[in-house]
Amino acid sequence: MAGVWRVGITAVAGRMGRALVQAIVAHPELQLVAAIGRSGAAYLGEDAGRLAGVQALGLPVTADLVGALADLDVLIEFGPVEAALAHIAACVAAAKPVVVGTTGFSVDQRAELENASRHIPLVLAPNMSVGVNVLLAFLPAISAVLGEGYDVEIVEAHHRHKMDAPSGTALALGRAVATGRGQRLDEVQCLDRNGIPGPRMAGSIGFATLRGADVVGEHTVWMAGTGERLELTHRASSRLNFAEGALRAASWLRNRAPNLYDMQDVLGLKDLTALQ
Ligand SMILES: NC(=O)C1=CN([C@@H]2O[C@H](COP(=O)(O)OP(=O)(O)OC[C@H]3O[C@@H](n4cnc5c(N)ncnc54)[C@H](OP(=O)(O)O)[C@@H]3O)[C@@H](O)[C@H]2O)C=CC1
Ligand SMILES: O=C(O)C1=N[C@H](C(=O)O)C[C@H](O)C1
Repeated sequence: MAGVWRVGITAVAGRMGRALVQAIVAHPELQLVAAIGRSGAAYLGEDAGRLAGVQALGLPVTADLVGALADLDVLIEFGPVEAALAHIAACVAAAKPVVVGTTGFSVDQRAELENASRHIPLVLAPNMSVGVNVLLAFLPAISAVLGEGYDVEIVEAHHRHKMDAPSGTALALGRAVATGRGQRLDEVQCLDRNGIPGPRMAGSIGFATLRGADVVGEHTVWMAGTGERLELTHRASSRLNFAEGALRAASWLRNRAPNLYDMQDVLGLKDLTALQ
């Protein structure tokens, strides 16, 4: 059995950062060795466990990512886009693997991540839950069978603080539908309906965004055919399922070669989809 795998968490005071600290204390094979917060934040120096609402861990929150990287095996990143890109560049410089859960990257920023993954193993997934990834695995096959005659709309709901829209998961679901139909999402997506948009464009994939209060994250793929409608819904009721997925990805990265991986790789779902 390999030894303990030393993990660092950035954006540790955030909703996901705190969920990750809560989750990691229950994993004997993972050890939290670095809790990294925003430079200048009032909570720097506080105990990472106490900040997350669990037992004291004797680990003060630091802003020194470069110093922390020297002493860890894998970094978990759920910071805002610009901060995440800087943190990933630091991982490349330190030759450390990284799990990235941040959403909202532009096409160019995604290319930066692809470039980073030529140097380090990198798991990138807009949603770390098992349920969403099972849906992503089967959606291309379902969409291929239904075909473009079924109108697809993707509805997502999140808490009022969420920065990006549509969610990274909604876009990934849209991409899975487009893949199954032999389309490119950027050519068929409808992100906005306003004024008099006219009849629905055949074969398009629509997105609708809801924001409110403390909703953790809900996604429905709504597939309307003549005389019937299929709705595939995932509801997250706690961030701990995302945190558990990120920890699973962090463990899975042990001894991997540099590459861009996703949760389908981590969960072995690519083998499963090959059987379809
Ligand atoms: N892949 C997945 O499964 C999931 C992905 N996400 C994604 O994770 C990301 C974070 O979500 P969430 O935790 O809700 O966000 P929060 O807003 O709760 O947390 C963001 C954290 O980033 C910190 N931060 C802000 N600016 C900087 C900076 N310049 N440098 C370093 N740290 C900074 C903030 O620090 P401070 O507290 O000091 O302001 C805060 O702690 C989003 O992109 C979200 O979409 C979320 C859930 C699941
Ligand atoms: O910001 C969030 O909270 C979430 N973001 C992810 C996304 O954009 O898809 C995943 C999850 O739904 C929660």
